[in-house]
Amino acid sequence: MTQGTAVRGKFISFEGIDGAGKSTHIGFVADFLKTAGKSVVSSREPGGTGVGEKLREMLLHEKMDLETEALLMFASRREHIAQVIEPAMARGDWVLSDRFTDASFAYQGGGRGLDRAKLETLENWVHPHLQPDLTLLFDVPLEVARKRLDATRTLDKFEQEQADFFSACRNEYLRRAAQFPHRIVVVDSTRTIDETRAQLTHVLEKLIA
Ligand SMILES: Nc1ncnc2c1ncn2[C@@H]1O[C@H](COP(=O)(O)OP(=O)(O)OP(=O)(O)O)[C@@H](O)[C@H]1O
Ligand SMILES: Cc1cn([C@H]2C[C@H](O)[C@@H](COP(=O)(O)O)O2)c(=O)[nH]c1=O
Repeated sequence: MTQGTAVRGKFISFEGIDGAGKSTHIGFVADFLKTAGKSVVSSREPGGTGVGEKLREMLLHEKMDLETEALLMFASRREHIAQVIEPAMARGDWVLSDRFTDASFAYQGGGRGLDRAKLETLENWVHPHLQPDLTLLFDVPLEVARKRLDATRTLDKFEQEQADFFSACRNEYLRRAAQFPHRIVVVDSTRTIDETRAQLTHVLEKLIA
């Protein structure tokens, strides 16, 4: 098929509180889709572009006003959509993004308390017509996520937040999953990695069918 007539690719986002296990499974999903004959682009937010990665560095390490934080998340997202997501989907590639707009609702909205209407305004400005075809929400209780995080890394600005912050993020993720059940699939990420892969395989088989 020529470039101009390629069937549009699909867009999958990966979400969950820090330490839920989502990044662990992106490679598995990419391999599954490649085996099914799809061309795959893996990326992340904030980040995914030159400008986005510079914004990520600031966002993950510098304290800033809450509205500045939300605006920079969406600035990174706009660049990501323009430079990576839209061109890839137009080529027929499948895009896997480690986080997208649900994270802004969960973290800046749920966690930090930014008015949801402001986030909706930004969403309507930055991507009025684009939504993931599928969002995999890796869900775990806070204590499980915290143990996984503590075992692995130096914590960034968000990861240093307290339990009530993550509880509010998780609640907002679950609220959105209930609001958009056609798009958001809740994955029980308390299970072993192999059991979690089995859940993913079930969802992906339906998506590629
Ligand atoms: N189902 C699982 N069972 C046990 N450990 C897991 C499971 N899934 C992931 N882990 C481990 O938990 C740690 C955190 O996983 P991962 O980096 O995928 O989390 P994350 O949700 O992407 O976190 P962040 O958003 O902070 O990057 C890793 O050491 C990973 O190996
Ligand atoms: C897209 C997005 C991300 N965040 C937060 C969530 C995480 O704590 C970090 C990204 O780190 P990860 O290890 O790559 O998951 O950024 C946010 O607060 N708002 C957003 O829109």
